[in-house]
Amino acid sequence: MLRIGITGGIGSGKSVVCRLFQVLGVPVYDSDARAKWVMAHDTALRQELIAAFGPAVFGADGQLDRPYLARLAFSDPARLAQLNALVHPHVGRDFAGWAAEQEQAQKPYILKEAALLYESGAYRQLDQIITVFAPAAIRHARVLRRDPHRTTDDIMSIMGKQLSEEEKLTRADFVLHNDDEHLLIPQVLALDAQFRARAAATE
Ligand SMILES: CC(C)(COP(=O)(O)OP(=O)(O)OC[C@H]1O[C@@H](n2cnc3c(N)ncnc32)[C@H](O)[C@@H]1O)[C@@H](O)C(=O)NCCC(=O)NCCS
Ligand SMILES: Nc1ncnc2c1ncn2[C@@H]1O[C@H](COP(=O)(O)OP(=O)(O)OP(=O)(O)O)[C@@H](O)[C@H]1O
Repeated sequence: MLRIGITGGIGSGKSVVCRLFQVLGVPVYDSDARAKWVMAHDTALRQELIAAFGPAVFGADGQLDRPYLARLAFSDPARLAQLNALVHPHVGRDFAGWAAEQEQAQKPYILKEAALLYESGAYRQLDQIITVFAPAAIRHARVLRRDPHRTTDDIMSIMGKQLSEEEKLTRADFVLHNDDEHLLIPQVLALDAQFRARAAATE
């Protein structure tokens, strides 16, 4: 079973691309969603988050206060590095467990979606990497539409904390262009055929 990573900057369209792969029957691991799940449910990690960011990191309902944590982490590189160092090892282990489950293990290939595949070191667990690419102006406009609570400054600040697009493009094995000019579905179908052929050849 091949392990394929899929990354791209904020608003590039990773989630949209992953939905297309899911339609083709490909299991997708959503790192963002799983990161939030482990932060809410892993008792040791909860304690570490409270020690690092204060009790307000969890609201009165016991749920992670994401706007609070986003304000702290995205405004201070040291705090973001601390958050990443606490959360990413848990996500790495959670992914390894998920990939080993029967349902995934019997498939020709699986996808791991993450905004930070290179930055977190998660690429080391993967055979090949797809980068979803869209110019910054398009990503910015998409995020403003999708997340009305984020300002232009918020989005620019998050972009500045991610690996540059140039670096991601250089390091990627495949690039999916999601820039309002290229059609997405034919690109996804071509990659799917390629991964299935490669998995069949290595069986
Ligand atoms: C800081 C948190 C609470 C903010 O939550 P919020 O709901 O406001 O934003 P959301 O999770 O949708 O993130 C918005 C976008 O910011 C970017 N982003 C998220 N985490 C990070 C990070 N650690 N560094 C840089 N960019 C990030 C992604 O492009 C993401 O899609 C949340 O992003 C988080 O817990 N991040 C740490 C876990 C993590 O690194 N996740 C990303 C990949 S595993
Ligand atoms: N080709 C496209 N045409 C129009 N809208 C698009 C296209 N691709 C993505 N979008 C929209 O842009 C927004 C960002 O896409 P998506 O959520 O898939 O990005 P992402 O890379 O997963 O972002 P993030 O890192 O913030 O999670 C979404 O609202 C999505 O519906």
